[in-house]
Amino acid sequence: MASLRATPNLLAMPPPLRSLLLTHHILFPTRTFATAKPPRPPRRASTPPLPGFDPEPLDPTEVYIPPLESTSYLPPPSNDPNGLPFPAPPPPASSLARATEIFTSKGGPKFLYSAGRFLELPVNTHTPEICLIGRSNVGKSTLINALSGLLGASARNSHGVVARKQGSAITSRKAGCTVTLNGYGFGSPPPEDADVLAEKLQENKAKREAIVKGATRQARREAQKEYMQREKPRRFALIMVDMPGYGLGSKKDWGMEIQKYLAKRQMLRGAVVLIDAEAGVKDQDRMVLGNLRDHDVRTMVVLTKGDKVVDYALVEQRKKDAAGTEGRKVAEERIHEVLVGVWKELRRVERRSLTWLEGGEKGWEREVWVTGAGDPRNGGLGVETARWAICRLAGLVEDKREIVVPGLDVVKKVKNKVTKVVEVKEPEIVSFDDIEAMIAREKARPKKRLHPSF
Ligand SMILES: Nc1nc2c(ncn2[C@@H]2O[C@H](COP(=O)(O)OP(=O)(O)OP(=O)(O)O)[C@@H](O)[C@H]2O)c(=O)[nH]1
Ligand SMILES: [Mg+2]
Repeated sequence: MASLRATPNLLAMPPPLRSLLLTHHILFPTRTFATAKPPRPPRRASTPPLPGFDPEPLDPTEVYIPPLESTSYLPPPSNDPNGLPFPAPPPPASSLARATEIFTSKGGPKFLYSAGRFLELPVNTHTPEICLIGRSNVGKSTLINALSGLLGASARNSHGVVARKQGSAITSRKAGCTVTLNGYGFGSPPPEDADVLAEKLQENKAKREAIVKGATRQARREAQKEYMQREKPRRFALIMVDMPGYGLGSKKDWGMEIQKYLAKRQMLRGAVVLIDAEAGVKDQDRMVLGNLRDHDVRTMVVLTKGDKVVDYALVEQRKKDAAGTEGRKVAEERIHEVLVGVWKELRRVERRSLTWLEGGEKGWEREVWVTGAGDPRNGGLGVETARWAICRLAGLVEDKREIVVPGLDVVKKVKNKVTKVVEVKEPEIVSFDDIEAMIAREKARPKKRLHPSF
């Protein structure tokens, strides 16, 4: 049997070695394909599940309770004694749809380039660019994948050549996975004026002809150089640049290249700083905010891994075994804590600048977004609104929301009943004459002694 199966191999061998192979097959018969493989023992989970947390997907028939009150928050108004962040209103459906279209049209993103150094980046003179910046392992590449429509598990487990071919960003559990500046193109550009387009094409044609028609070798070489730097027609609505992470597993050189990028990139419309919702603001985050301030780059903060905070809250809820929104309360409290830390840090960094200001054109945005792009079960917590926020930062959609700052809550006691009312006081208008009279009255009044002994 063994010798029969070895026949094709035998014929392929040089004649002097055939007897050797035959002896080998007779002495050590190989396993045949007919032999069934013994079934593998089931793999053990590498990490035990959280106590009390059931990783099974939620029952779809259950009433859906949103895991958080909102996916974006604004800082508390200065007159709020509790100082709690308040949930921002959701973006309007029409511009949300436009943002989704930009990110998910054309069958997903197009991987454009991978540049180890700033000088290796292709010239971009017309497409708005947004960069993702954050600590290693915070979830930058996962967010890029989720923005382009990949669901949780696929967004976070994107490896190898296939992922690259699909235009997805490569992710890893190990810090320091992305080591170059990687560009991804999204959506179709707005239609260009036909005359302008024709003019540009004509210009490029003339440049190409100059390479052949140049009188001297020097002239031809210069014409070629100019042709290489020509402005190509715009192909995308938006370019997103995934950066190497800073902190664990990062290198000093990357920091230098990122600094150059922030200082010199012509079409950079803003930076999205990713902060781990579980870990909060770290020293490296402070450093990067300082860099963005120094280069006057418009900055928006996105919290990642929000799903982990929600999961933790679910565990707490099950421990208490109480019906209702106990779990959501815990999640909200933790998110609030991180958000307050973010705004505190942004304001501290802002103090050293006269231009990088809260809500300013080249400053930082007050609204902070919460995402759970790599959530293995649900996937996509806050991804839809994050798409919109990025498009807004790039100037591709308008923000027409009316944001009403909640008034000061005043507790009033009426007939032993405590009622909470919101008082919105109209500002009083006082004339200059009244002010002068008030000052005169104040001066004429005899001074009160604070205490008889004074
Ligand atoms: N639960 C959860 N896990 C996430 C989320 N985002 C990322 N992860 C996980 O975090 C790990 C790191 O994700 P990456 O997207 O590779 O992080 P990165 O910031 O690109 O890391 P570097 O390229 O090393 O700088 C992966 O194991 C992801 O599965 C999230 O929103 N929720
Ligand atoms: Mg990465």
